[in-house]
Order: sequence, then C-alpha cells, then structure tokens
Amino acid sequence: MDMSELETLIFDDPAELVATAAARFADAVRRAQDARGTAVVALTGGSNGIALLRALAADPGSVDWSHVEVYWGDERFVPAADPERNEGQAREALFGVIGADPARIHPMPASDGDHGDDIAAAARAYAELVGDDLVFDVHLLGMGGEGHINSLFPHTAATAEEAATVVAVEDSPKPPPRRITLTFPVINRSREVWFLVSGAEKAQAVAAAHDGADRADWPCAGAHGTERTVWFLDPAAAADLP
Ligand SMILES: O=C1O[C@H](COP(=O)(O)O)[C@@H](O)[C@H](O)[C@H]1O
Repeated sequence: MDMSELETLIFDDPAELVATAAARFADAVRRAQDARGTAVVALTGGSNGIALLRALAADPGSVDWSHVEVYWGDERFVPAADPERNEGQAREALFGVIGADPARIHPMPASDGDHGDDIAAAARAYAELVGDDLVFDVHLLGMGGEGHINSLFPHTAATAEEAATVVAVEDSPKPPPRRITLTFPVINRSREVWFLVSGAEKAQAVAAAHDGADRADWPCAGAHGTERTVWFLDPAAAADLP
C-alpha cells in the first residue's frame, strides 16, 4: 500500500456497498466541481461498477452530469454494439437514461470504429485523448479473483508499463482477448482510486493488496490515489483480511 489515505469499508452485502459508493461518488463529483468547475472520472465495467451507474440513474439529480468528463479504465476491443462493451453497459445503465451530453462521454474505441481493427492505433488515439496531464478525481476499479484491475493482468507487459498511459492488450487471459486499458502511470495520478469488490473468490487478492504485494503478482496491489484509496467490500471479499 502507498502513503495516501487508505479506507477499507465492509458492507453487509453488495447492494449496500453499491448504494454507499454511489452516494459517495455523487459527493466526490460535487467537491471536484466546487474546486475546479468540472469533475473528471474513470469508470469501470463489471458487476458492481455497472450497478453503481444504475444507482446513480435512479437518483438523476444527485450529479450535475453537464460538468463531468467521463472516461473508462478499460474496454473490450470488439464492435461497438457488442454487449460485452463496458461503454454499452454504461449507456444502458445510466447515460442513455439521463440523456448525457455525448461531448462529455469519452469511450475507448471499438473494433469497428475510426481505427478499424487496428488496436494499436486505437490505443494510441485514446492515449492522445487522455494526454499527459489529465487527472481523474475518481477512478473506479472492479477486480478479478487473480487481482486484475482494468485490463491489467498478473505478469503481463501492460501491468509492467511505466510510460504509456494507454496500451493494447492482445491476449487477455479473461475473454475477450483484445482489450484497451489505462495503465498504472495514469491510474496512480488519480486523486481517488476506489475498488468495488464483492465475492469470496476475490478475498485472496484483497488480502494481498492490503499486505503490500508486488503488483506483478497482484495488480490490485499497485493502484492507489494520490489523496485517497478506498476499498468498498462485502464480508466475503474481506474474509482474508486480518
Ligand atoms: O474484465 C473485467 O473485469 C473487472 C471485474 O469484473 P467483476 O464483474 O468481477 O466485478 C472489471 O472491473 C473490468 O472493467 C473488466 O474489464
């Protein structure tokens, strides 16, 4: 773990976890807007990441989305209409519901988009969009049982990346194999990094991250906010914590 403030919160169940994370997300956005005019966030896919967006859609007044710039931490490099896309799931859960301004929503390219099937060009284009100075107010993360976050899997070049902010992944161990992901250099300049994690199959990774494991073995151990790192857990995911 790093030196930024660490909070580990354990909720009775995933529904309570998501409801609290959504309320805190709305607060964090408001604070960022008060401080800087616009909030900048990175979203995640996965069960809790999409449930959080649904919770925000149920209370549309909680966030002024006209002053939020929305990016993604990772994406599956498949056609835009593929139901596996984090972006499509987010539109269905939230952005289509509230009629978000498309100019504020910055999805990662799809394999039938401007760059066609050229995943390297697509990753470069997203890196240009993110640039060298963008700082997320909140970067949401889901996590896999082997500790992957975004599409940063154990013992891969993407997880070891120290320079590029966005890379292409061609052989993800979790399907689909072709993905685009933000890397540690940009994740770790986020003000706040929030993990949304539930389920017994995640317990070992949660414990490894809290124990300061090597990010090559457990990528979740390498992500932290410059101001705050928050773990939103259910009891099953927290079961191996001391
Ligand atoms: O592959 C992915 O999985 C993680 C975690 O998903 P979950 O359903 O187990 O919570 C997700 O955060 C990531 O964005 C996605 O690409």
